[in-house]
Formats: sequence, C-alpha cells, structure tokens
Amino acid sequence: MQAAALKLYAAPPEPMNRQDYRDAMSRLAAAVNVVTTDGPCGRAGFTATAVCSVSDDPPTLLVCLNRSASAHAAVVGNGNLCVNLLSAEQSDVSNLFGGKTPMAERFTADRWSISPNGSPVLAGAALAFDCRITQVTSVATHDVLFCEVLGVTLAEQANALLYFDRSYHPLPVSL
Ligand SMILES: NC(=O)c1ccc[n+]([C@@H]2O[C@H](COP(=O)([O-])OP(=O)(O)OC[C@H]3O[C@@H](n4cnc5c(N)ncnc54)[C@H](O)[C@@H]3O)[C@@H](O)[C@H]2O)c1
Ligand SMILES: Cc1cc2c(cc1C)N(C[C@H](O)[C@H](O)[C@H](O)COP(=O)(O)O)c1[nH]c(=O)[nH]c(=O)c1N2
Repeated sequence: MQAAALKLYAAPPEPMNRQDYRDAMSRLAAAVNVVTTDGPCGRAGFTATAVCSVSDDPPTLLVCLNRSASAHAAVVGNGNLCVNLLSAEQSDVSNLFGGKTPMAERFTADRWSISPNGSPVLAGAALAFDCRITQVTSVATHDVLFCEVLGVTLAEQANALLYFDRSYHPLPVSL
C-alpha cells in the first residue's frame, strides 16, 4: 500500500517555514562527520552532516558551517580542517561535538593524532580527509567551505553511522 503524500509547499511569495524545511530534511539520511581544526586560531571541532564531494581534480569537498557555531572562527581562521567520518560505534563523539559542550572538553574523551596539515585526526574513524580551505562562500546562515583534500587515512574496515529521522543508525559493511 502506498502512503498518502503530505504536501507542505509554501505559497509564493511566502517563504517556506523553517520547521517544515527541517522536518523534511530529517528524512534525508546522512553520514556523520566530526570536522576538526588546529593552528594559530585554536583547536576546535563540530559535528557535520552537511559534507559532500565537489570535484576529483583537484580532490575537493565542501562543508557547510553555521557562522554562529563556536568552532567557526578557528576553522576559518586556521584555514585547515580534517573531516573525520564517524564509524557506527561513534555516536557518542557526534553528541560531544554536536553543540553546547565547551571546546576543550570535546577533545578529552577520545584519542587524537595530528594530520600532516595540522588538524586533529580521530582514532577509530572510518576515514579522515586532511584538507586545506581554498574558498569560503557565505550563503544565508552558513559558510560553505570548499576544501582541497591533501591526504586521506582509511580504516581497513568500518561500519557506517547514519543520521536519519533525528537519530543514529548503524549500517554494517556487507559481507
Ligand atoms: N546543516 C546544519 O547546520 C545542521 C545539520 C543537522 C543538524 N544541525 C543542528 O543539530 C541539532 C539537531 O538537529 P536534528 O537533525 O536532530 O533536528 P532538527 O529538527 O533541528 O533538524 C532536522 C534537519 O534539518 C536540517 N537542519 C537543521 N538545522 C539546520 C540549520 N541550522 N541549517 C541547515 N539545515 C539545518 C538538517 O538536515 C537536520 O538534520 C539542531 O540544533 C540543528 O540545527 C544542523
Ligand atoms: C547530527 C548533527 C549534524 C550536524 C550538527 C549537529 C548534529 C548533532 N550541526 C550542529 C553543530 O555540530 C553544532 O551546532 C556545533 O557543534 C556548534 O555548537 P556550539 O556553537 O559549539 O555549541 C551542524 N552544524 C553545521 O554548521 N553544519 C552541519 O552540517 C551540522 N550537522
């Protein structure tokens, strides 16, 4: 049986309601990342689902970062970042970096190393992209950070962590 479609189109010129937009976006399953930085502007990190590939030549990805986030000044000021893709067992790390916790406390619970480009790399992550920010474009409340990928560390095998319907879901590697 097909579920009835619920239409929530905004009637122009009225803009779409923010809550309706969030409710819709909660249906979009996403990988969970902790984006980190270190350098002259300090060590910082935040949880991000708004990460995607832009180009493979040169390897480039983008990260959307709210300008009101406490990590914003450090990430943009340092100009380097690491995208740590969380594995299925790391939802606690996502919660730790997902807001409110003081920045220094976020880095105490897990083991970290430093990438060649100077950003914190999380032990046990599914992968870590070591990046330098090449372009920052402000769109509405967020900065879109375009990042050249300088190197990647891949775990031999890792189950994925997905964020869907406002909660975490493990996705096992197929056998
Ligand atoms: N792109 C983002 O900035 C983003 C993404 C996910 C979650 N969050 C934040 O994490 C917290 C928990 O989120 P949740 O998913 O459990 O419930 P929620 O109802 O706040 O968000 C549902 C979905 O809407 C989108 N969204 C939420 N806030 C956004 C924002 N400020 N800008 C752009 N897109 C946004 C995301 O896709 C999110 O998964 C909230 O404070 C939320 O703002 C922000
Ligand atoms: C699952 C999930 C996914 C995201 C987030 C949260 C959570 C729980 N947050 C919010 C972000 O991590 C949080 O606002 C920052 O940590 C900033 O909080 P503080 O200002 O440091 O308290 C977030 N913020 C952002 O700018 N871009 C993003 O893609 C995401 N994605």
